[in-house]
Amino acid sequence: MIYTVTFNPSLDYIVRLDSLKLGAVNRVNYENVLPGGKGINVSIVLNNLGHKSTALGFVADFTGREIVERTVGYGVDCDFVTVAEGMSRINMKLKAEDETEINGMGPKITPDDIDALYQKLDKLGKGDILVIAGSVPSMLPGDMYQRIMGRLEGRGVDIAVDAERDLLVNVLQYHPFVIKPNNHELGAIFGVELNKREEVVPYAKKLQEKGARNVLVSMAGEGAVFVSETGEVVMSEAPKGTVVNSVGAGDSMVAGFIAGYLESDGNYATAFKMGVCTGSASAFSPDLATRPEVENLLASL
Ligand SMILES: Nc1ncnc2c1ncn2[C@@H]1O[C@H](COP(=O)(O)OP(=O)(O)OP(=O)(O)O)[C@@H](O)[C@H]1O
Ligand SMILES: O=P(O)(O)OC[C@@]1(O)O[C@H](CO)[C@@H](O)[C@@H]1O
Repeated sequence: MIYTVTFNPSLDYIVRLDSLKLGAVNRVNYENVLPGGKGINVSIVLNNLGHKSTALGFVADFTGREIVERTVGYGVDCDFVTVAEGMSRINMKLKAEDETEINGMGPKITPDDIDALYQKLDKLGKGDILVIAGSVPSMLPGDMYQRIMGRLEGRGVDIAVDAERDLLVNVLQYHPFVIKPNNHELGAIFGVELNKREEVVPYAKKLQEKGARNVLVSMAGEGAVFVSETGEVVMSEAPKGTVVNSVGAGDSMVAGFIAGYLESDGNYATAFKMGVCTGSASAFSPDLATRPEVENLLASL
């Protein structure tokens, strides 16, 4: 069974404006509301690709109820912990001359809420895949992901992690099955700027030396790089197309990688290609990627 954890789910309010002016009233010419948060996006895309998963994490208040209702509407099983204080966040995605994101704070998560999540995770075992993705609310300890992985250590759960900086670096000692930083996040860990696929390879390998099994580095329109636990280095340019909404492209790539891995009986090259095409299919669509959209790109790459 596949599980995803989103500590801080969101309603993504996606708007388009001809031009964004600070300090003025701005009016939008397009708007859309999608359930969001990285783990939820992974669950939705997995479902679109034909793989069931259960979405876990924390929700609160009316926005939390709406997130769950919309996520269930995409066919995903939800088993969130409902927390008492605060509300699930609304994340603004403003598309004007540039793309600007304003991500909210999220509700208060107490130690009892964390215990409730642990009880759900304690049921996982050999053969299960767990995706832990996104930020954790600032009032929580910065080692949350590390604590989860420490708790699951030795149980045979394959864990995928998509997070930034310390949240990511601190879990490497637990040998995550796959991690997916983007090139900017990877560069930030080592204090360098990485713009070309070839430049990424040595730094991806450094994360392997620190413990990661497989490292998938997404590079938006530049494609992606993959370094496998069996020593393969694979690079791909991004499929060609018109970008409509790149929010969730990275999460889609994680979902595509897992789907490709399961469907090919563990062939990493296939998993990587499926990851790249699923990321791009989401970027080329107003919503997240569907199976036919991914298959179209697979045929073209
Ligand atoms: N402009 C683009 N053109 C083609 N493919 C794209 C584009 N942007 C993203 N993709 C595809 O999606 C993958 C993931 O994108 P990206 O590197 O932007 O992830 P990310 O930074 O984690 O994004 P997010 O946090 O919004 O989910 C890329 O490797 C590529 O395959
Ligand atoms: O604030 P975080 O948790 O880092 O990112 C949250 C978020 O930007 O990530 C998803 C896209 O990857 C969106 O659905 C969501 O709004």
